[in-house]
Amino acid sequence: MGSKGQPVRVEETAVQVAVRVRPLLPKEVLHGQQTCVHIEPDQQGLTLGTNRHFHFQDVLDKACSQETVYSRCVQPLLEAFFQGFNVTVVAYGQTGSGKTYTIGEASICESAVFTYSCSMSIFVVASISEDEQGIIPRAMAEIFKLVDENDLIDYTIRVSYLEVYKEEFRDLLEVQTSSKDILIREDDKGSVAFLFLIKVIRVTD
Ligand SMILES: Nc1ncnc2c1ncn2[C@@H]1O[C@H](COP(=O)(O)OP(=O)(O)OP(=O)(O)O)[C@@H](O)[C@H]1O
Repeated sequence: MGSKGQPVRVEETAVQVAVRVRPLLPKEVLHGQQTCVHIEPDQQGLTLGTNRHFHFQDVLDKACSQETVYSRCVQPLLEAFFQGFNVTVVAYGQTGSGKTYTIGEASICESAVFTYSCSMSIFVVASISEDEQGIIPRAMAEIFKLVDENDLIDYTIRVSYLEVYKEEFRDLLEVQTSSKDILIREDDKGSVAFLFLIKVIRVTD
């Protein structure tokens, strides 16, 4: 609520929170577990149990596809991103709640696995079906598409992919890098910088 008790309009808030409710997993159904959240018809309210009500900018139910999550929660941010604003998407939740599924990949789709043979070697490249792709592959594809469509501006794209797990770092673009070789420093502007984190750079011409 605003300072005078007025509701704050979504576009006025710097931080927006959306909740995604995942479906029960087969093993949960097998164990007779049941959904304990109820989503209000306006898709902004959620009731936990019978009497604990919460309000968010968006609530996505178990039937929402990866595409819907992306188009409702992330795609609108790309416009601001291309205007030079910083944009951050954070997935937060208890273990098994669906962060990895939502933000990154989803299950590996066997029909999308293909093989490429070259001389004596066979490389197997596993991919995920487009429908199942999470936020990162969708956002990356759209960013590169928008860059390609704009001939008037030169863009430089830098990408780093860092996992922090139990206080250990892993550079997911260069997994051989030891955790102790990845250093966190604060630069002279007060920004956090990771040293020795691989960046893939693409400059358009
Ligand atoms: N929306 C969804 N639809 C179908 N399955 C889902 C959905 N969200 C998550 N799952 C499944 O639920 C399981 C747990 O999800 P996931 O691994 O993404 O959780 P997590 O929050 O990343 O957990 P952790 O913090 O332990 O890494 C996985 O089997 C995943 O495929």
